[in-house]
Formats: sequence, structure tokens, C-alpha cells
Amino acid sequence: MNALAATNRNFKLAARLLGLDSKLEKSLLIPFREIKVECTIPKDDGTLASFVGFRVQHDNARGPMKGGIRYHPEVDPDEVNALAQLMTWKTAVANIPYGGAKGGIGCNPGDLSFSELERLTRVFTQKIHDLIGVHTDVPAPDMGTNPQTMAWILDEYSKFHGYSPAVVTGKPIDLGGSLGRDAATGRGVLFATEALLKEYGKGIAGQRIVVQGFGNVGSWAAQLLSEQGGKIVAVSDITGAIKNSSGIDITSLLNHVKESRGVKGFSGGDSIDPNSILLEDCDILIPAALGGVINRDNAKDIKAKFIIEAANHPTDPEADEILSKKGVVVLPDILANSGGVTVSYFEWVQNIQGFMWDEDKVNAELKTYMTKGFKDVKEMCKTHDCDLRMGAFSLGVNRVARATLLRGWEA
Ligand SMILES: NC(=O)C1=CN([C@@H]2O[C@H](COP(=O)(O)OP(=O)(O)OC[C@H]3O[C@@H](n4cnc5c(N)ncnc54)[C@H](O)[C@@H]3O)[C@@H](O)[C@H]2O)C=CC1
Ligand SMILES: O=C(O)CCC(=O)C(=O)O
Repeated sequence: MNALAATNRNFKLAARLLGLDSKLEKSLLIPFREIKVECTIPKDDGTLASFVGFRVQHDNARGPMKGGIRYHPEVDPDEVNALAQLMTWKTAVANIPYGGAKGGIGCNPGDLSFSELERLTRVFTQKIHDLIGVHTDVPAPDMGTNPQTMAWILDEYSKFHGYSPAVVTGKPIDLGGSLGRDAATGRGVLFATEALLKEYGKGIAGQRIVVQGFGNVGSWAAQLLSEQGGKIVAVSDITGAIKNSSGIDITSLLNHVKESRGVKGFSGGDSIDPNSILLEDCDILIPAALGGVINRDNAKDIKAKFIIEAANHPTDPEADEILSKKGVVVLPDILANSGGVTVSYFEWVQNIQGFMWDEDKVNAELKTYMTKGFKDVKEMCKTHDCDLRMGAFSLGVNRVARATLLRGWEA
């Protein structure tokens, strides 16, 4: 099932659970605005290259639209649409005053030089600068983008609108980025996992953990979970996969990845088939890369007891059903990875106030938000007798529906 069909399906199930009227359901589903732009840049060798960029602004009933920008060869309009919709429910689950958006450019950032990436980002910003803004739509990093990408967007946007640090989050600290934002999604994964395990009388220490994806989210999640005594027994990225049943030394792996630009060739573990990483024997599986990786073909062979969705939309609805029958507990993306956008919110607040928080305050506030989000989702599960995904969807959809009705927007 493609990402949009899957996200729409989960939304519709939640809407039914909540008894939303069909007009409201329709208006919540249709995106506010979909932008598609052509971005042509001169390459370093003087030839021209064209790319397609997207920004889908899904909903703004609760506040400015918010969400990352992804650079990846598989970016397509349906996927961006699904990811934008997920942002709407995610910001509502986190209870931060935003709507949802997502953007992307269909490109392979690994094939582009630093200056080509800068030119591409600036051209994309020139095409969308009138449609984003501090109080309309605030981009952030996602797969394939990083604080440097945000610095270029900020600079290009500021040429048209004056210096506006709050127009993007996930910026470098020197340009008004928040302390703790880089680690925030991974740290949020840690807090959400702790809250979930507590329900089962367990802690992180001693849990055998597998992480797919070792970029921003996966590497921080692995590092923070291992600091709490979790045993990271397998890790993969686009270059390969490694396994060590006694636990991978994450600090050494981070050093290796810095030098070799991937986990491949790491000497502190055995090399394994990256396609089998999700099926490794473990207690906790953390997909932290692409969407749709857990599907009807592999769900029955998953051995983990808990799946923490650090990536967006890693689990297909068909897989959800299979996992539920097997008794696997899935902590859904719109709760599990909401730490990133939550600290983005703190960054935006700091920029608007012109006042910087210290890192301890950022991390403490993040813990409060993640713990509250988990508690609110559990309450919805109890009210509607549903699993965590439906608990999270119904919580998010209900908050957005209430705001929509209060603003008098229903058709
Ligand atoms: N960066 C953030 O703050 C947030 C990111 N997310 C989600 O987390 C996921 C990861 O994002 P980032 O860590 O920011 O991206 P990133 O670009 O920093 O890292 C992506 C990682 O996935 C790996 N990867 C790519 N294709 C793979 C494959 N086929 N098999 C195994 N590994 C593969 C890459 O090698 C890299 O290690 C995405 O789904 C993203 O939407 C969700 C919330 C916030
Ligand atoms: O930090 C943000 O604004 C958005 C992060 C994001 O794209 C996500 O949560 O999927």
C-alpha cells in the first residue's frame, strides 16, 4: 500500500472511531495547498540539471504549518502528501501550536557537491519563499537535509523578507538554532520507549535493540539508548549492516561512520545482509530510515516484541494487523518521533522571544512533552478500546477537528 493510501486509511479509521461527520472528515483530509516547482541549477561541470521540488501544506487549524524537507531520489507527490498529513496529527499529539506540512526534492544528495546542494536549496527557496514564513509554514530538516540546508533556506528567504531566523528550525546554533535540536528526535525516541516499557514493568537496561538507519535519528537513538544500558545488537544504513550479539560499541561506530561515511566495514561486528536487519532476534526494533519497510511480506517474521517507529510511516497497515495478531506492540511514528518537531517548536519560541534556553531546559521540557503525549495517547486507547496507533491518530485528529470547528471552517 502506498504511503498516502496507508495514511488516509489510518485517518479514516480514527475519524470513524471519533464519529466525525463526513463533511468535516473530508475537509480534514484534503491538503490546504500543494506546491510543485521545477528547480534548474548549473552543475559544477557547467551543464544544467533539473529537479522537482514539493511542499505540501496540509492543515493550519491549530497554527503555522510545520514539517521537514527531504532530499531523496524516491520523493514523490503522494509520499510528501502523506508525510504532510502525518505532521498535522503529530503536532496535535505533541500538543504544540502548529499544523502540518512536508517538502522534498527528488534528488540523490550523495550525487551532488556541496555547492550544487547550496544552489539547489536556494533555487527551491526562491520558488516557495512567498508561501512559507514564521507564522505560515516553518520548514525543518528531514532525510537527506541538515542544519546547513536550513542555513541556506534562512539566508535566501531573508533576502526577500528581511532577517527571519524563525522561518526554519533545525538551524545551526550560530544562526539561532536550539541546543538539543540535533539529538531531539533520538532523545524523544528514548523518552517514548521508556514510557512504553514502564507500562510492562521494564526498563531500557538489558534490552536487545536493532536500529535500521544510522543518520540523525537512528544514530542519536542508538547512542542515547546504549547510554541507558540498552544493548544495540544490530545496525544498518544505506551502505550495509552489522551485528554483534554482545552489543555494538556505539561511540566506536560513530567514529567509523564519520571517517567512512557509513556503517559498512566496521570492525566491531559481523557484516550481515541489510535486507534481513528487521528480522534479527531482538526485544526492540527501531526503524529509523525509510517508510513502508515493515509490510505484509516480512511482518510475520519479525521477532521483536516492541517496534518503536522512529522513521515516518515505516509500518504498512497490513503489517499492523499481522503484528497485532502476533502480540507485537507498535509505538506509532506520530508519537515516537515527535521529539524532533517538539524541540523545533522550542527553537521557534526562542527565536521569537530572542532568548536562548540552556540544553538541560530543552531536554527537561522535551521529556515533559513526550511523557504527556504518551499518557494522552494511552487515555485515548482506553476510551476507544484501540491500539496505540489508533490512540495516537484519534488524539491528533480530535484536536485538529475541535480547532477546525471552533474556527468555523467546516463546510
Ligand atoms: N530528522 C528529524 O528530526 C526527523 C526525522 N524523522 C524521520 O526519521 C527517518 C530518518 O531521518 P533522518 O535520520 O533525519 O535522516 P538522515 O538522512 O539523517 O539519515 C537517514 C539514514 O537512513 C539510512 N538509509 C537510507 N536508506 C536506507 C535503507 N534502504 N536501508 C537502511 N538504511 C537506509 C541512511 O544511510 C542514513 O543512515 C525518516 O523517516 C524521517 O522522516 C522523523 C522525525 C524527525
Ligand atoms: O522539526 C520539524 O519541524 C519537523 C520534523 C519532521 O519533519 C518530522 O517530524 O517528520
